[in-house]
Amino acid sequence: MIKVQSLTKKYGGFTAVDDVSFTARPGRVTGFLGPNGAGKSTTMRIMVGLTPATSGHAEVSGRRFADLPNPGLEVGVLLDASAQHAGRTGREILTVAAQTMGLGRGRVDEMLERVSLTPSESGRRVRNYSLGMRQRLGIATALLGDPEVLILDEPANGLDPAGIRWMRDLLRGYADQGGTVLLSSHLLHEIEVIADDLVVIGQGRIVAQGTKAELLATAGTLVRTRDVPTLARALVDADLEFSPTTDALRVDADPDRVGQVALAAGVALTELRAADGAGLEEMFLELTADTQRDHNREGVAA
Ligand SMILES: Nc1ncnc2c1ncn2[C@@H]1O[C@H](COP(=O)(O)OP(=O)(O)OP(=O)(O)O)[C@@H](O)[C@H]1O
Repeated sequence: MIKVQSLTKKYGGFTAVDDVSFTARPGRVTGFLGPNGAGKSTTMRIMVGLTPATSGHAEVSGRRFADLPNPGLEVGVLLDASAQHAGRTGREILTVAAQTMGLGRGRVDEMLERVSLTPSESGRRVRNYSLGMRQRLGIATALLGDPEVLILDEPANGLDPAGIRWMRDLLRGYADQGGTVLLSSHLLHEIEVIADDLVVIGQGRIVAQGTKAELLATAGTLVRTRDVPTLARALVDADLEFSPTTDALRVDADPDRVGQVALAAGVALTELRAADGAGLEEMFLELTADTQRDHNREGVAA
């Protein structure tokens, strides 16, 4: 398990990470989601001891990363797939990592196979790797010591659709066997399909966290009818907030409540369901609206 408590990182007068607390639990994939520059990488770098925190702390398996005697056996880390030694072959990189962790060579072959790097690919120098191959090698390095915790920064970067599917299945299987996975992304849909829990960050601050189901539930209800004016009036009378989408209404209430209001108003519905996927995107944009770099309230009002 991973525990982050009141983590703050300041660079001079700029606060990159601001009092961030969350827990990533075993058996779950926790998605760390936020727009560019939100503070995801900085938080992860602090977690694995690469950047000192200004205050607060992070624990992996009950200890600070720096206090883990053989970190590779406890936590697999992939922060920057491009940072691997360009002059070494993939196999060499894995072999050195295995030696450092006190593991046998057999484990290297096992991992190369697990991430589908062929013997010819693993014999090539990393400078000639595509980004997707680097990500696979990075994941192989992270999995090498059979750790209980994985910390992966944008692991899907550079993977093609089949690669993303492969990674998703791999991480799902890993979590299903009791592993703890924390993975970051600025891409909502990538996280949406894989994560069980979400931690959403914007400009260094946590803006939402919970299970994906909880966060989706707060995304409201999607309702369709041929008689929008009557339904809209009934929703206003019931004090329910709603907004029109392209061809439906999204209501800030659960489907049960919306159905009751429609029934009482005698409105026939053609569709009634949790807003789910569509709602999560809206929620992500709403949650991070105040923290989006492109967002400018004055600009919109002017
Ligand atoms: N060494 C540093 N010195 C000064 N500012 C920094 C440093 N490292 C990061 N920052 C700033 O901290 C903020 C958070 O950066 P970080 O890389 O953690 O964001 P991120 O959420 O990982 O973004 P992305 O999705 O773009 O990778 C950014 O504004 C960044 O410019």
